[in-house]
Amino acid sequence: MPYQENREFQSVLDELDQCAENGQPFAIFRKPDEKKVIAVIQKDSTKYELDFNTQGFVFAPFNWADNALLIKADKVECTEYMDASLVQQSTRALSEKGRVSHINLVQKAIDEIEVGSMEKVVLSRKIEEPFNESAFTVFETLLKSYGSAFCYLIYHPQFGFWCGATPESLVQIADNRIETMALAGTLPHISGISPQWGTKEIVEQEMVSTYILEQLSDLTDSLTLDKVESVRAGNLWHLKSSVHAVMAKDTTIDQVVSALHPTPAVCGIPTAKAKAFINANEGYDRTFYTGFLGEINISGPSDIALYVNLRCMKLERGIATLFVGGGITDASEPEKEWIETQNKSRTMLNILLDDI
Ligand SMILES: C=C(O[C@H]1C=CC=C(C(=O)O)[C@@H]1O)C(=O)O
Repeated sequence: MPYQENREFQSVLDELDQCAENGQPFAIFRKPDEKKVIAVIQKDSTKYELDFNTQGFVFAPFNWADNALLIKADKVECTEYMDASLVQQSTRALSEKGRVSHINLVQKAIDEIEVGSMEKVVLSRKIEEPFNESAFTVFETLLKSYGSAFCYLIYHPQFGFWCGATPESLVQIADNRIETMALAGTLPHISGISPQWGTKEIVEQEMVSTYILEQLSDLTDSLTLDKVESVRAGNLWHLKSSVHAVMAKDTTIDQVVSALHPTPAVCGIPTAKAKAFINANEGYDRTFYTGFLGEINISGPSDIALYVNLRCMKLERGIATLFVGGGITDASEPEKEWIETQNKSRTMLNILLDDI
């Protein structure tokens, strides 16, 4: 695999622009708090199946049994992007379109939870917004704006461009060591004020921690959970607990990923019931939103770094489709859940709306 260090950022983007013209799939990304930007380029447009033994970049939908995609690393380019200083806090009024149907959906879930068929379900909606920049300009603005997120732009001839700045890691595996996180609970970030968490958010996040520990217990040794902390993600706060473990002797990467995805941060408890509720009631196909993505064996052999596809959008013919959701429990209030999705939409809208 040719690996060229320190190319100019702009020349890598120019090369990727040409790849898109030629119908060649690629992914370009920067990991949280890093400067290094890596581009993975496939030389043909073949649709490869996910294989954790190969070198490439995976892009898996929420319902990942169907259609996880692998972009093969026929070529890897490496560059840097220093500037992560853009602070955008747009206060522009948001559209109220979709409010009634989202509130009704949340109420329906609360009713189901109250009769005892589920404990938690994550419900989402999509928002369409016109845009006129190139996908590469959008990606550069993401890099400038969200230094602590996993920022990416991906292109595949079968589904076009997606990009995002996600705060959530699904799993990192290196030398058999596993790092993951339970991320849930949301409050808006207000300058100078620390987040005041309520019971709803604390319980919602604990459910994710408990689930992850249960799912990993048979597959790992030395499983530990860190204390919960508040972490900032752009204009939002979340609650996060880091999880550390070592892969047990016969555990495979496939087993670890299958045990974790989808966590109750994007699906619910119990998983099968929540997934069925989502697929039957959300009224649209999430496709890659709340799926997972990331590098396989690029930074080193057996190095896996996968992220959950949140705060993301699909870019297609001048329309950006954004996806936003939130965890519903018996303590949810439909109006507050609507406002939470509005707040989450600013992460991507800020990238599209403001003049840079
Ligand atoms: C489902 C989303 O966020 C998840 C991750 C963090 C906090 C969440 C929450 O507070 O509901 C969600 O579980 C989304 O951003 O669309």
